[in-house]
Amino acid sequence: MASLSGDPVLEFGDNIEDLHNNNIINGNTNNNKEVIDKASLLVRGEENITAATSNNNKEGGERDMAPPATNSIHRSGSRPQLDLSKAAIQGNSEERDPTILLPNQSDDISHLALDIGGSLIKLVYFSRHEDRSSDDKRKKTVKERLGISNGNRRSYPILGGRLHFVKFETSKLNECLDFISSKQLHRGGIDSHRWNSEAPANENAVIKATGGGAFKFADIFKERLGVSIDKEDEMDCLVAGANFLLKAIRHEAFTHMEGHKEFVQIDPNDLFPYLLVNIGSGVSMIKVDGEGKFQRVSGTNVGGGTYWGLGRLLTKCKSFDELLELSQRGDNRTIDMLVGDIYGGMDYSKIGLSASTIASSFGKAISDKKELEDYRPEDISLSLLRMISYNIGQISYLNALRFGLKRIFFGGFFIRGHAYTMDTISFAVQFWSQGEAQAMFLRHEGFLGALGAFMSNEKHGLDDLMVHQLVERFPMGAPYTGGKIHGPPLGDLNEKISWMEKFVLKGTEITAPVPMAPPGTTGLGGFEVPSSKGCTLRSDASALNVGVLHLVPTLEVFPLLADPKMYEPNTIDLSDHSELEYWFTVLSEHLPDLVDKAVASEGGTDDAKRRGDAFARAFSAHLARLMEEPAAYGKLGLANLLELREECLREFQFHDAYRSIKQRENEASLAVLPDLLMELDRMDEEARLLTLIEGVLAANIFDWGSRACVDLYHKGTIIEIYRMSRDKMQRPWRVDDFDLFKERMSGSKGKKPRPHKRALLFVDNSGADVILGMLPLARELLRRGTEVVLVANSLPALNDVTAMELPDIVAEAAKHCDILRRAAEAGGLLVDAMNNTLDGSKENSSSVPLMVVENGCGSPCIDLRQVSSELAAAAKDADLIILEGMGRALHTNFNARFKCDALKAWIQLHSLPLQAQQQKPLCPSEEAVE
Ligand SMILES: CC(C)(COP(=O)(O)O)[C@@H](O)C(=O)NCCC(=O)O
Ligand SMILES: [Mn+2]
Repeated sequence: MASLSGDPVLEFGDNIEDLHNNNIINGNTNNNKEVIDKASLLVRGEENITAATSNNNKEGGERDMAPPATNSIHRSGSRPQLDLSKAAIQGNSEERDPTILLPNQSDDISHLALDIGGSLIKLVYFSRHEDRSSDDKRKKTVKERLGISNGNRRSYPILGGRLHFVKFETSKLNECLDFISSKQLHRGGIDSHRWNSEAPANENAVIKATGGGAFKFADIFKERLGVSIDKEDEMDCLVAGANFLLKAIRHEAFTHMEGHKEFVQIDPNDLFPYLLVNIGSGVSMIKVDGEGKFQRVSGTNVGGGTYWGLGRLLTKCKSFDELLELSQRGDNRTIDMLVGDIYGGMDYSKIGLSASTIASSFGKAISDKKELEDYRPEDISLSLLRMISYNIGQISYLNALRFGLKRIFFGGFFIRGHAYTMDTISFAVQFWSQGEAQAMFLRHEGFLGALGAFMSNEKHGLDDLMVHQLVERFPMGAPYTGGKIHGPPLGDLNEKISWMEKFVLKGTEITAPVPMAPPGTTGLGGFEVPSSKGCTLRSDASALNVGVLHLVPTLEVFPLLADPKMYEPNTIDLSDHSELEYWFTVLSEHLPDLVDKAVASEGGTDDAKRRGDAFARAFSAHLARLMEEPAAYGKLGLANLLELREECLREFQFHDAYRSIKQRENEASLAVLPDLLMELDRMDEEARLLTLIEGVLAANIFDWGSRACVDLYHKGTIIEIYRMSRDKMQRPWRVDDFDLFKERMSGSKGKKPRPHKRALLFVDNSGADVILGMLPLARELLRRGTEVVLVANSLPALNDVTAMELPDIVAEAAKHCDILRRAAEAGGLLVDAMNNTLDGSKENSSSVPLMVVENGCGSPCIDLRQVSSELAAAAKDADLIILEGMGRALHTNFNARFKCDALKAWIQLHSLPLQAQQQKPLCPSEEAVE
């Protein structure tokens, strides 16, 4: 349970330090504290910089607005190069995913490419998005109002899609062929679109492929699938794949030192030159100078094949992975001759060699009177792994030095996300370069060739994709996705659930969709002192850490970010283990209630219960996986974690778990809106502005994602809680920039009010939050001649209101308010939503418009690097941004700087410990605990 009390702060500027000290941000520290509500209002604007910095701003001038971003955030008109001429919708065009006939599209559009290596077949394939936008009237209106043309945006649903990464053991070629065949990938795919699926097999169909197997197995592909293999040069493919990944995926590269993984953001405009080291059976070192510009400058025959070949002979291991697995329990000091062995346990410090440095790999074997059987296979494996990894690291560095290259990227399936291998290579590069050069690894390390082969098809359509148009997701259970193969491909959700249930029946833990990349390193002894010992390293071939890449051509960088390159959407650092633990607990504790809501939202049927179960299992597996290895899915932020939960719900077809709750709260709030508007209208301007902001803060309390808020729901009706909350909102708030806001809005001595031209209101929750908090504020802005754009989620997330739902809500509200009605009409919101207006008057073109746009996401948070094109278009003329709620204003964007005025408002409640709750029952009239 939580109580309500204002904890006011009036501050204009950078208060992050202060907030941390007061435990607003670090939720983990105040779990057992007294209940404190945190209402915060933060204003930033161009004119307010001085005032802001003169307060307690540690970073001083840092708050100065950066100049408008001039870097090349542009979009290209060339999406997947489909031949759309004479395209026609087949059947009913109002249908959700109408079949589109592309009569002039040749069949060889790239859907699939392969890299068939000696031990693994890597497969990259493309499937299309479903587009559900055609039945959304709001979208059409908004496009007209904001002048968004279809010119360079997608006009056919097939232009978005997903890129999948799958691998098979080459020895199981048949499984791979079955997979391709079952998904019809060789014919254009049947997964998520119907175009072309009925077409007869094309005699001339070709698949792009690289790797030796492209030659070796060409006949089998022709025989089994009726397709020809178009062979692509391996080096070309590797380079094209690496260039694509490094340019298009935000945190593709990472360093790995002493068990610690750190993602590196590469500036796509400053990528070249670099050294690409591909470690397959042998090793190639390629100097890359640009797109298609590269030279193989060196290589070594001591590579993955050497490790596996020698390892097999020496240990009798049956597979590469088994050999790697062994190494983690090894101690190479039993075999390797260390400097200390030669110098009587001493360092050879004169030349900088410590006693633990390997002087000679396998060197001890010469002096020992031991036979092979006398050595532990574990030790042999580790010694071999170190020998080869150091050697590769050293030769790579020498080549980098030769050509003056600072960056070295390592790829190829030898690495396999294996922590120890990466650490060893990193160490060698660090050691020999004396810290001048840095080894980096790639998350899609094994797929460079396959991706390159995919891109070798003229019609791949990936050329101009930019970082902000790609979203990586991690669906559960696709046993082929990104990793280890567990069985036949899953046809549908039902099969996926059964697959998951089987794991439970067997008592096997589901290890999440993307297999393990171990956190620590392992092994004893070493070139230098080992960084950690014998932990439970999983070194199976599945340590790939890749999800499904969603290509969303309509996503754009929010144009009002002051400095998009410096923008970091995460306020909280989840690499701090205690933070991660806190959030893990919050999300785990919330899970049963969420499942109940989700199942109820689907009618509580047996099917819904089964899906609810599967969702809980899946999400728990994700959480467990991330607790074990926070970087398993790439750089982890709180926004990702909260979105993962929503995506996981959608994966199990829970499209709106809070549907009925939202509806109930909307109705209750709409019922009291007229009274509230009358109350506001009776006030003078100053009192009204304050009451409006208090109302925004108070109404933001209705947050089903927070336990403290949910506890509150037992304490009264929505309206009672809202009123109680507002009554407790006396200033100053925890962060309180109200005066600055008021000055801008209403002017002050000698200063005239300067109404904004257009305000973007990022709304949060349904019910009181949007209806009693944000709508009245919107109305006030409209009254002052400011255009208002309500920015809402594209997809549901908790009880957040969506852009689809807003027009009806606005229409209902407009029945009681002329200002809203006229503005909504002017904004095209009331197309056919309302008939019973107050005076029945028709469109008043002189009114400033009220519009609704979707934000492009389905999460309680928002990453402003990837927003909808609607929002980007609406932002062009905006000079005020209002971000509301913890998800958008605190967890993300607390530190965001904008080119225009910005106001951030949220309220945060904290739970009382259970005991205190029982001792201090609170009813709305009671005093706050504070
Ligand atoms: C999920 C949320 C970010 C949603 O908050 P909102 O954006 O609606 O204000 C928030 O409810 C949250 O941070 N919840 C977990 C912590 C808690 O229980 O307070
Ligand atoms: Mn919310």
